[in-house]
Amino acid sequence: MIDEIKFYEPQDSYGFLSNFAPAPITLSDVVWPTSEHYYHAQKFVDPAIQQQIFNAETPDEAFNLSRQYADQVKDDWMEVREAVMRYIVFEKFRQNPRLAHLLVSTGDRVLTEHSHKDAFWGDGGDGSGRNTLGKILMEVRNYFSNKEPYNLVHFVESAKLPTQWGTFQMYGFVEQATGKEHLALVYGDLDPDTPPLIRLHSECLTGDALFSARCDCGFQLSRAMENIVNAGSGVLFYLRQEGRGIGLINKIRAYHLQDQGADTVEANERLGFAADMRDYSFCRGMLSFLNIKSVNLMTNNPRKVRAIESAGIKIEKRVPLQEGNNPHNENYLKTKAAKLGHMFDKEFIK
Ligand SMILES: Nc1nc(O)c(N)c(N[C@@H]2O[C@H](COP(=O)(O)O)[C@@H](O)[C@H]2O)n1
Ligand SMILES: [Zn+2]
Repeated sequence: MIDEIKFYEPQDSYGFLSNFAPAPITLSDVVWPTSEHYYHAQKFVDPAIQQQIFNAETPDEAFNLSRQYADQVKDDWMEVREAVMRYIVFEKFRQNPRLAHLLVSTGDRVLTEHSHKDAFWGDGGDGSGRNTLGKILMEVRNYFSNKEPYNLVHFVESAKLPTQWGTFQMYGFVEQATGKEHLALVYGDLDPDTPPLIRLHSECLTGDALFSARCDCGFQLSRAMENIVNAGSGVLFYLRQEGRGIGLINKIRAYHLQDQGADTVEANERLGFAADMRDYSFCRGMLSFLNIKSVNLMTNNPRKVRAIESAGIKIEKRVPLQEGNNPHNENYLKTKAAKLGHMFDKEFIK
């Protein structure tokens, strides 16, 4: 049996594939509300008809107008219509990164416009149609599937996450290169033109879930979530990079060496690892999915600042996150400052 996605109504599942789905597309400083509006306007030479279709309140109205003026459709329309459709469908996804990510997330499933009204663009309702729109969508998917940032992570699903601070929307991603599962916890509405308050939080099972006082992770996690809720919106990225990228069991080995006197950097190195093995490049995929172009970044870690900048994201402001200093992590925090360049105030690590 073929693995197929059938789409039709924009409000149904996979409705984003439909040309009737809202997806602003800017061409020559003009914003078309849907690919359907653009497609129908191109049938005509008369600028007044084009303008009327552009102004249509809904894609259905744009469609009906094109039928109303059927006798004025340009002579070569049947020869060029497929190229016009290919162009506007490509632009729809290029200009709406979230939609491009969702398209890539359909994997290699067959995409079929299940339309009983149309046997050229759709499947004709009984599967006998040409499904030309589905084929174009699969060509466009093929293009984005091989292109960064769309090939860095694969979005799977989202759900509510109520917490003691407020209810976040939790987005689940799979990192393509490693298969690791990462989260973005989004609070409030993100405005693409306003930098959100964000944190890239690397997994620390012992600190985040087991209340360890050996490090500052759990304390930073709570404060970051609280700060995001107080700011009204923002994102906590929960990255599955346990133990600065060496994994939980190796982190326990490193802790064992630290119990015998090594500092956090020496312990990693004695185990044959670099001081910090984390690679943040996949974060660009999650940031692009959320349409984030600039941020206020909660961190003390200069490597995270560089990681965000090298993802092409502007850091409007770095927000220090100095939390949880205690007798058990005094040396750890001092080593982070001295050897890993963490930016702490003097009073925080005295
Ligand atoms: N390898 C290793 N050795 C230690 O001594 C540690 N405390 C950790 N902790 C891990 O570091 C990450 C958090 O560091 P940042 O605050 O983001 O710089 C997190 O993955 C912890 O599990 N690792
Ligand atoms: Zn920790």
